[in-house]
Amino acid sequence: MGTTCGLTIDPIYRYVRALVICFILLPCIQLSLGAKTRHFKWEVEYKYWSPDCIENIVMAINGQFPGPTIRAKVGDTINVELTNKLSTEGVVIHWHGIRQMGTPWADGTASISQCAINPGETYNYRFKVDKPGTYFYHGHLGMQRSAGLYGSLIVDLAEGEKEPFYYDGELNLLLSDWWHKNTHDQEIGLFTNPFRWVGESQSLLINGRGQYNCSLAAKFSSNTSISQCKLRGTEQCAPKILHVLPKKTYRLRLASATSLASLNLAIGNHKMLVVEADGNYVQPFEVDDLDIYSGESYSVLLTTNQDPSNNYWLSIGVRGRLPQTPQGLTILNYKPNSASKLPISAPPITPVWNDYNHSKAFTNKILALMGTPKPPVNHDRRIILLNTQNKINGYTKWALNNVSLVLPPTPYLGSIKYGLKNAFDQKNPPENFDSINYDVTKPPVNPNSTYGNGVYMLGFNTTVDVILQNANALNANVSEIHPWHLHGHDFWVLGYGDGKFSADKDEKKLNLKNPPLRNSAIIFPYGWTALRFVADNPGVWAFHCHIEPHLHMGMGVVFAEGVDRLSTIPSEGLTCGLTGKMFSGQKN
Ligand SMILES: O=C1O[C@H]([C@@H](O)CO)C(O)=C1O
Repeated sequence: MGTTCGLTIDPIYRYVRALVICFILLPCIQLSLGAKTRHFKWEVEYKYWSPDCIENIVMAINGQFPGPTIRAKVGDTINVELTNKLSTEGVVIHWHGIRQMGTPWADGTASISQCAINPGETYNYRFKVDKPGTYFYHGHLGMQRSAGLYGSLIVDLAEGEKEPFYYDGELNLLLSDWWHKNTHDQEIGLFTNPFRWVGESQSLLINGRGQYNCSLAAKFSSNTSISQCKLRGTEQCAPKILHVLPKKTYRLRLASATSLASLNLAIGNHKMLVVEADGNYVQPFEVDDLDIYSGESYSVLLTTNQDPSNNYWLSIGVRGRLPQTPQGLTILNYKPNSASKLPISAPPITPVWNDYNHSKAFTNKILALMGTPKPPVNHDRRIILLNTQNKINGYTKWALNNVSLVLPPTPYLGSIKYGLKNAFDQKNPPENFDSINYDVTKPPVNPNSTYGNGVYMLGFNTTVDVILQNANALNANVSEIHPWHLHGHDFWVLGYGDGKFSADKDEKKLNLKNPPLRNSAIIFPYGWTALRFVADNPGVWAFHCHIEPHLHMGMGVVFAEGVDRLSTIPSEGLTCGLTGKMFSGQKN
């Protein structure tokens, strides 16, 4: 480094370079591509709200529940200045489905990509949206998604680009589940011995709206104890009516932010054409109803080709768990009919909760649209993750290969970058389980497992296979659906199967021809799911069950790749734990 007049050249040069990049080059590049930076100032706070006609508290953004919808174009930069207005807890927001290429510190995962934002503090999420599609955002700390911290994020094609399908209009549905018990109470129950499970939700919400003490469809029900809702339409719990014109095609954007529920969505008398899954185009296929698991998103095309003198139901109902929650409902209003005109028959019946053949038939229809990138033919590494429900010192947990994840106080992104070896377990977590002796059809013989926070260090640009292996839970004859979500990447879903995965017999069944690219995939009860991805995005990435209480109980792992390639990580997100000490000059 040289000096001029006693000043080092390097800082001056860097300062000038930064000015040139920020104020001249970046705006020029953005202008030439028509891309924009979209600025948002958000404040997160608790607010009284009646999502299902019963007053409760929700996590609101700028006073809204659900949070504001972000709409951007491919190539745009999103800049959310998030201020934590909660009095006593931290907060983060994860941009679900956005891969954060080059900005892993904006992924919004507490303890992984950043420190939780303290009360009163502001964090700048700045990232590019590089792929069109239907996404959403949500809290990623404790049970803040269950508390209502979520909203939609929609990325349109860049100017001049065309979708591979046509539609006249668009409707956006963000689905969620809602409990009357507050999330602090839920959370403490999960960490109590004896265990107190959160139970099934009281309501299902469509765009943050449901009806608990009445039903829009009571008059069609044989249950006389439930009354017909009398809503003016201005209530927080009044359904968001879907206004359409006859003989048109609409794109319904669906995303599930549920904390627990797997849902089935149907529209009375209408078929739907599935065209997008998790921000990737799929080979279009027609369905009467669609399963959507927590963390998934879809676009379906709906043609309003039914009797225009009627309105129709849109319903969501619980799948995969014995439902104790009434269907969520709203109305597809064929204009110019009045929106308050009820459909002439009962809402669609949700398929029986444990009809897994129905779910599998739907899931197996999801294949990549031609032109979607294909997976590498071979993998460099295969990690097999056995999903089990366990006990640790009497506490009920979930574990992967017998390790139940407890996140460390220092975000991995910082501790890996700066080589802070005391920040987390340096041992590689187990790559496999004893697949010869473990009977996935029975409760674990030895249910005890251990806490851990080790990281799967992935070779940069290597091809990684993950086989998710489901098993029996602690109680006999119980195996649950788990929807798994990967941060920082899309993966190819190579296949699903029943029983224990066997490389000999199942390998040849994997689909390398047109597997869908997604960021979420489920494991069916007693089954396995095979995924493949390329570890090409420098950062530290969570991979976990998207059922929020399950993640909180340890059902996740952490992947890291290419962290050494990141030249700088903004210190703004690393002011806690050992990185916090490091930045304040203390010894760790
Ligand atoms: O994690 C869970 O715990 C309960 C049950 O297994 C024990 O109460 C349940 O249904 C889960 O999904």
